[in-house]
Formats: sequence, structure tokens, C-alpha cells
Amino acid sequence: MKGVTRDTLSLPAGSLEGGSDPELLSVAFLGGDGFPTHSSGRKVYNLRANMVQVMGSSSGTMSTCRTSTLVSKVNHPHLPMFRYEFSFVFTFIIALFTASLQQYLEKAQQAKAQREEATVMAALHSATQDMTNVARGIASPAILVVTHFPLGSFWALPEMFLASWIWGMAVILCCVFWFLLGRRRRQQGEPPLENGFLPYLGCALKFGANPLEFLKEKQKKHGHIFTCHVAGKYIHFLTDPFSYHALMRQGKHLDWKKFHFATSAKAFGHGSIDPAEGNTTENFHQTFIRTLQGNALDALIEAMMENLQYVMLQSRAPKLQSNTWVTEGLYTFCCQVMFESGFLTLFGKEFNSNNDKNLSSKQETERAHILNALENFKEFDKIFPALVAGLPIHLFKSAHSAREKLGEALLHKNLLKRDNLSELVTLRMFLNDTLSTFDDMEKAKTHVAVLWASQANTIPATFWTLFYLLKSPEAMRAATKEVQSVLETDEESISLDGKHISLNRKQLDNMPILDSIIKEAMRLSSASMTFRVAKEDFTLHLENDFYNIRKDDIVALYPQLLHFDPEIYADPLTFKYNRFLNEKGEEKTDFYRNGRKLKYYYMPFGTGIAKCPGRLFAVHEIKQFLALIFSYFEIELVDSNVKCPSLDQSRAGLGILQPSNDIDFRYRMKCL
Ligand code: HEM
Repeated sequence: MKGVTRDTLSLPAGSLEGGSDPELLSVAFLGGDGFPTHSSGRKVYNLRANMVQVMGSSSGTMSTCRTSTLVSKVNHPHLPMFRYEFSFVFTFIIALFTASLQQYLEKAQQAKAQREEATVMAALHSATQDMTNVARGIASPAILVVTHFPLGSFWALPEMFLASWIWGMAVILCCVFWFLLGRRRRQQGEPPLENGFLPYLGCALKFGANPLEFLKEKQKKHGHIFTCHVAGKYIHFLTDPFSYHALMRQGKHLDWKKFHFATSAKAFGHGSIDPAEGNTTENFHQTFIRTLQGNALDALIEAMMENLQYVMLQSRAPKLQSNTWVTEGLYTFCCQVMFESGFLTLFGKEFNSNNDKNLSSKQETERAHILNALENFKEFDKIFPALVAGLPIHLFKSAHSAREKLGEALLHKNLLKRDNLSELVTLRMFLNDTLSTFDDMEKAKTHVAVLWASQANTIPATFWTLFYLLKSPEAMRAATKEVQSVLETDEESISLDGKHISLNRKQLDNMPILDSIIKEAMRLSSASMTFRVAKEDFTLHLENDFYNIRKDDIVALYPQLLHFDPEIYADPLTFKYNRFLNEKGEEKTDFYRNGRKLKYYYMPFGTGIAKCPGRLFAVHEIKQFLALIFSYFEIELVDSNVKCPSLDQSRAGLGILQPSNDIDFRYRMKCL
């Protein structure tokens, strides 16, 4: 679906899966019993950052080798089979081989330093043993994976040592060929080129490990534009914010849809939504603008206000009784409240009438269904970066099943049983039925894409906003005061007698302090990326230079560079709640670099034609969430000195980053 996936797509290639432990990397080649097996008994698993472990179970030996090349994040508990991922295996082999060589040299050097001939011999002998183990460890899964051929008997032969070396040499030869013939060469007029050392992956692993640091380093080396080879693609990064405008102006040479279409189909599993391919004639971008902005936004805000209060108060009533503190993870809380309310707002409610006698039991069933959908959403979302990087979903069994279940819940026949569907979903159902040739499941999957787009960034953005507020008493005071004053001006009384607070769009628009707080929280946590694909060879004219770009290359912006630029934002890593307010307390729009006013200084929602169509709704939802929290609850961190969690980089390029760990907080109802 056009752009339902972000056009802020990172290519964290090698970033096979996100997860809770940012350090843990796990890659394996599975046999039928769930562990990597081979008749030689080799097993390969558990890669930690910068570390590769190769374990030979039959001999009981284990060698652990350092490598700086394998730095991707793979946190999946179930180790998938990469039988068809030749490129990955190829890289893996090289990494292991490099690692073993490095270890060999280190050991030899150590021994030499001691100047003891005997030790040298012993060290070399032991290192040779290690290399043998490594090489065998490499070759076994490689053969298993690439050929899927039962070569067990071969490995049982004493010649296995020799065979491992033959494999190693073959790999090295391939690398040499690739190095000589397969690498792209920079041509005249093209930006400086970074090919990276790995065939196919290029700089992907380094980029995926920490895009911001990687890009800063390359910017220092090459200047404001350079090309990186990342997972088979050539990406021209523009790092000078004064050039962003030039990129937007040259839209006729650049395509922003193709990439979205392909990625959406890949990640969500529907057929191509590119009208050129004939499955549908829907203009998705128009549908989104029409149903998420303008008059449609008022209805969304109204529904969200009601649903947030239902989820925060009614559905949590058992927890909130007796005025005692409830302790929870802040991310878990934001996730549940925003997902449940957002789901109800877009996809309506299951039950029909408020007078229904069994209303409360129906509400409970409905709630269970939505929480179940949330679990499926989380399971699927975990591997989203891997899908964007191009891995097939079949490698991730539980995520695949989660996506299918989400699809089933959003089948048209099920949606038709729900009340208060949003205009967005109603129109999309109509257009699916009239303009597309999709089957029922494919139609449902286009709704899964909408669900993902509406939640995946909003949840972490809500978390960061509330977290920074809890850490900054000054910001909390200013925000609470602003909300109170808007509610008082409109004589809105806060009570628990079932009458809900209502804040309409106009009231919410009149909250510049909350606006500034949300912007600042997103500036600190957003790592979106804007992509455009070259439709043909053309010359990219920037402010003072021009560069030749080849057809199918990607031109990309990485706004986090801008958001963390100390020239634009003084003390960029510090949360300043009033950073986006001017002296009059209104929205600040003048930001400077090198004394020049910037047009582009804040871009968590992307920019240009493909800018997020849901951005207004997103900011309103977060404001509503905060206004209700301030109105109904007392809230504090369990440990007021808790450190700010780090950003989980596995999602870099895809939007707002999640925290790498949850933070405990407590809340209780105010005595109203
Ligand atoms: C804090 C929350 C959000 C952030 C940071 C965010 C960010 C983004 C970004 C960066 C893009 C890609 C823009 C580009 O290509 O330049 C995007 C696209 C999109 N977003 Fe959001 N978004 C958020 C919330 C929402 C919500 C709440 C909705 C819907 C209810 C939504 C719906 C969409 C859709 C449908 C697209 C694809 C648009 C297209 O390509 O036609 N987003 N979003």
C-alpha cells in the first residue's frame, strides 16, 4: 500500500530482527529439531555484538572470535533457517573466516612477544586448531544452508579439514572476483563512493549498527553528499539541510511511490498496489489525505477523546479502585492505552447498543480481542525491520502467524460487524471492493498496513513525551497549567460520574506548550529516513554543486543528523520543553545554521509530497492522552533518578525509535 509503510525506510540490512536485548545477536541454521544440526555435529548460534561464537558440540570445544564486521541486530528467540539467503551466508562465512585469521595472528603475536620458541609453536598449534574448528564450523552450515544437501558422510571423512580449506579458498576467490569486477566505480561527476568491504551488503552492517554515527563519520570524510552501497542498493545521502529543498524541487526525476509500493507488499503480504501493475486503481495517498485531514480529522478527534477515556477509566476500573497506586511499565501502559483507543477509533466497536443488557461482558470480550490484536501487532512489529530489509516473513514463524491473525480480524466480513468505523476504513473498504482485484485476505492486509502506520510511531512518541515530562518537573508544571487553563476557559468540569471531558480540535490547537513538548520529545527520538528513487540518469542540482545520479539509485535524507546538530539545536541531547516556543510563548519557527535561516529543521513526519498524512491526528492524539492523564491521575516515576533509556537502533530509518528498556512508573486516580 502506497506509503502505508514509511517512505522513511531504513535498510538495516542484517538487522534481522528487533527485540528486547539490544546486545544479543542470534543467527542460526535450524535443523528439524529447532537446533542447528548436521551430521558433523556442528552448531552455530548466539552472536553478540562484535562477537561470533562457533561451537563444535561433538568435540566440546568452543571458540569465540571477535569481528568488527558482524554488527547487526538479530534478537529473535527462534532461530530461523536461512537456506535461501545465500548472501547472508556468504557474509557470515567471510566474517568467520576473517575472525579466525585475526585470532590466529593475535595468538602468534602474543607468543612472539614472549620470545619463547616453544610457546610460539604451542600457540600456533592451538590457533591452527581453532582455525580448523572455525573453518569446519563455517563450512558445515554453509553447505547445509546453500545446498541443503545431506553431505554428512562426506564430513565424517578425515579429509574434512582439507574440504573446509577448499571452501575457504573458494570464498576468498569469489571475494577477489567481486572486488575486481563486481564493485561499482565512481565516475566523473558522481558523489564520493563508499562501497564497503562486504559483497552485496556493502556498508549495511555498519550503517545498521548505528546510522547516525556512520553518517556523521562519512560526512566528515566526504562532505555534504556521498554514496553508500547498502544491501545491493546505492544510496546518495544528502546531509546539508540547505540542499533538502533542491531535492524536493527535482521531483520529476525521482519516484517516491515505487519503493513504498514494493515495501508495503513485501511487509504486509498483499499484492502489488502499484496501479501500473493492474491490481488496483486506488490513489492511496489521496485516500489518506481525504480521510485523515480536513473535516474528517474532527470526527477522529472526537472518537479518540471518547475512546481514550473509556480505555483509561472504564476498562481499567478494577485496577484503579481504592485509590491505591498502580505500578506499571510506562511503555507497556502507553502501548496498551494508545493501541486500544486508536484501534477503536479507526476500526470501531464490536457491540451495537449502549442499552444492551450484556454490555459489560461484551465490552470485556471486545477488550480481550483488541489486546489479542495488540499481542499480534507486537509480534509482527518486532520483525518489521527485517521485512523491510528484504527477508521473507516465512523465516519468522510466529510473526507470520501474527500477521495472518491480524489479517483475519480485519477481513471485510468482520469489519462489517462493527459500529463506528472511521471514514478512513469505510472508504478503504469501498475502494478495495470497487477498484481492486484483491482477494478477501489481501484486502484485509491493506487494513493491517493502515493499522501499523497508525500505531507503530504513535506509541513510542507517546512514551517519550510522557517520559520526558515525568523527568522534568518544570515541563510538567507548564503543561498541566496549560491544560487546566484551556479546560477552565471552556468550563469543562472533571468528574468521574460518567460525563467525559471533551476537548475539540480548536481547543487542542490552542496548546503551544504541549506542542513544543511533543516536538522536542520527537526530535530526540525520531530516526526516520526519506527516500526517493531515480527514475532515470539525471543531474542533481544542489545549491552550489551538481552531481550525476544513475537510474534506480536512491537519494536519501536522514533528518536525525539535523535534529542532533548542535549548531541548530544548542545542547542537542538535552530535553528542553520550550525549545519550540518563541519569546511570546508561540510556536518558534526560526532556526539557524551558519547564520542562515533553515526551511527544514524538524522532520519526524518526513517531508514533501509523501509527508505523513496522519501527522495532525497523531499530535492531537498525544495531546488528548496527556490532557486526560493530567486531569484524572496522579502520576510519578518509581525511581525519580532513573536514567533515560537508550534508543533501540534496530528500527532506525523507520520512524520514532522505541526505548531499549521499559521504565516503571505509578499512577492513581485523583480525588475528584
Ligand atoms: C508520531 C506519530 C507518527 C509519525 C512520527 C509518523 C511518521 C510518518 C512518516 C515519516 C511517514 C513517511 C513520510 C514520507 O514518506 O516522507 C509516514 C507515512 C504515513 N503515515 Fe505516519 N506517522 C505517525 C502517525 C501516523 C498516524 C496516527 C497515522 C494514521 C492514522 C499515520 C498514517 C500514515 C500513512 C497512511 C502514511 C503513508 C502515506 C503515503 O505514503 O501515502 N501516521 N508517517
